[in-house]
Amino acid sequence: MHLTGLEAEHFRNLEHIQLEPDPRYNLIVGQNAQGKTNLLEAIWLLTGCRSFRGVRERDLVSFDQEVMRMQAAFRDSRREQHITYAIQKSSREKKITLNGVPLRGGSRLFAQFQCVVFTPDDTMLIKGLPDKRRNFLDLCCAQIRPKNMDVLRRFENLTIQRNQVLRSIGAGNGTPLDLAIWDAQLAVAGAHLSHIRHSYVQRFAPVCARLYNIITGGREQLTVEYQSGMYRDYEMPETVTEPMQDYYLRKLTMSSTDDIRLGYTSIGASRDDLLFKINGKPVRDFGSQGQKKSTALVLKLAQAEIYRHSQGQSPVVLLDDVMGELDKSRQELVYSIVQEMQVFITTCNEGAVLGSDRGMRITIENGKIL
Ligand SMILES: Nc1ncnc2c1ncn2[C@@H]1O[C@H](COP(=O)(O)OP(=O)(O)OP(=O)(O)O)[C@@H](O)[C@H]1O
Repeated sequence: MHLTGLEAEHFRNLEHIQLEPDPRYNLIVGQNAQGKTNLLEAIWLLTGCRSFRGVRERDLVSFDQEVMRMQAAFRDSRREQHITYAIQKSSREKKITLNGVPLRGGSRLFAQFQCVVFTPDDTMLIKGLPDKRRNFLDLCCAQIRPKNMDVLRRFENLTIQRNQVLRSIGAGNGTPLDLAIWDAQLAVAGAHLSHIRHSYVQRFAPVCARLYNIITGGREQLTVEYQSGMYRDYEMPETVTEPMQDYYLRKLTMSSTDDIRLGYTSIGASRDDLLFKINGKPVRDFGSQGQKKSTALVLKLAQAEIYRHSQGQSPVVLLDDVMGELDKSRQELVYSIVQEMQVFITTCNEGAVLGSDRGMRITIENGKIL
């Protein structure tokens, strides 16, 4: 899939930009703080996800403006589609249309337009807390099957509700029997979510291993393991089974006394994590800065490759300020993976990016495309 056109008005410092990108290679050049990442962020928003910089939606509207508007066209394997997107600052209202039809939220966009973004902050996937890795894994799972997002939402809502019940029991406003109804539902959703994550990592781990092997010339082996918060010593079946759900329920029930004391659910899929090891040693604890960056890069490339294989079309790839930082072999690996994909690369230093003479060069200065 590729973006064929984008017009944005009052998106952060981008006062008014209009762009018909190259279907393959787009290099966005400019000095610091000119609006390069803002442009990538505008493209990312078309996936229906929240900003990859984690800001509130109204902060995407230019400081001195009330409304941000975007319209975009993209081509997938079947047809060209059109998106309009507007955010009103004071009312926090968001209006989205897809092919002229108003949408209630961004989830329909997510099923239509897909990006993979890689930024310098992605080393937090290695160094940061488990929730970063869970969010990444859930995004990957939902990209290849948007319905997986519904399983996650259900699991999250049930966890919030169970935690509320735990706290009221702890405060003397209920008995442990009140948990039964929540435990039964949470066990079903938790088993399903664990299975989805486990299945994704089974596909993901060998791709990561292969790519990491390429960039290190076979000198280092990367392994990726799914650490299930519930099923550590459990052989995961091919599909979600009743014994798997019963196992979840049993463990939840067993931890209820602890959970009431703590006021939250201490076991289950909300404790899942991913473990990355290089040559058998956890990257988080023993990896160098370079190894952490390379691992993060490989995770994103593997995400793009799996999406392409499972959907039969490529995501749009957004590389924010990372190419110039990579050595030649790593840049070449990136190009070999994204060669069939539309890519947007931002840089302050064009000379440090290999192949910067191809495709389209977009120069940004003070929020304007020159
Ligand atoms: N809501 C907003 N309204 C107006 N300007 C904004 C808003 N949010 C951010 N900015 C400004 O946008 C400018 C450009 O930001 P951006 O992150 O796109 O820079 P960049 O070109 O990627 O720079 P770098 O190379 O340093 O990463 C910054 O000066 C920032 O203050």
